[in-house]
Amino acid sequence: MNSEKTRVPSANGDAALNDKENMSKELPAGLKEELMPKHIAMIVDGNRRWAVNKGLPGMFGHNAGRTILMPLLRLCSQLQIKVVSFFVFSTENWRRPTEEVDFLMKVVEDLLRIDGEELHSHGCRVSVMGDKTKLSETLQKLSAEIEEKSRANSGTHIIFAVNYSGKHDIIRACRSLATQVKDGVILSNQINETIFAQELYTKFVDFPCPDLVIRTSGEIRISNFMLWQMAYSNLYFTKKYFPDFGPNDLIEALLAFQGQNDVLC
Ligand SMILES: CC(C)=CCC/C(C)=C/CC/C(C)=C/COP(=O)(O)OP(=O)(O)O
Repeated sequence: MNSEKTRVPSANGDAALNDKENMSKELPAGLKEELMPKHIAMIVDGNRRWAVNKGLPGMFGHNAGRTILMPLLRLCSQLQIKVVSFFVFSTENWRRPTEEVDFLMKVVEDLLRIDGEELHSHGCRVSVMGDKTKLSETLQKLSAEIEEKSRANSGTHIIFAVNYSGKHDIIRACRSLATQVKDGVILSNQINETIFAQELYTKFVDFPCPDLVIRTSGEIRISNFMLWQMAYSNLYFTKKYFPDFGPNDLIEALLAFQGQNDVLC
């Protein structure tokens, strides 16, 4: 990809997150507004390897991952991407050393308290999906607060998946529908894709499924992220570790996505 072409719009770190007026004239070279994905899902990976490569303790990479988040979200917002979701913490991540889990949870608290507040102030909606019952009281409170505060915002909807498992989400949906059938609320033959989708964590009123999934750090798998929702997603894998994945890399991913989708069907 020609890096000359992948200039960040305005390259202004302080630009408002929802600068719709300047949007079209500031589109990075080569990007087409009509082919922009509606939902970008990100499987962020490589934080620890990034830190170890720099001679730092692995878990410090999570802070570096958080640092790259706002420039990426600023770009998504400028491009008027409707939804951006991040796989922050999986149900399997509890198996990491306690010290790292505690550190990660503190990073997620900062993410919701500090970044969440900034995103809200720029008109973004912030949601947290996953089994929140296993999260600390502080995290549950922070999550409820930012969701409530930002619910009516019409800017980019940012979804953080915390203690999330795609398989678990599907099992939850099955259990709920089984109970509804048992209680006579619906008939089993009334269950269809629309009804099923309304039982998932992503049952937001306005929720496009991810059309672009990006995974950093060279692993070629989707690791139990939105399994149902990714049925038709385009997948983009990059070798870069997440803390090195900046706005220009996102533009490169968007150009690759648009190159595969230049004929809408
Ligand atoms: C939403 C967002 C981006 C938040 C900020 C960063 C953050 C807290 C990410 C946590 C997710 C995570 C476990 C990343 C993977 O790196 P890894 O630990 O698996 O690294 P490795 O593959 O090198 O071991």
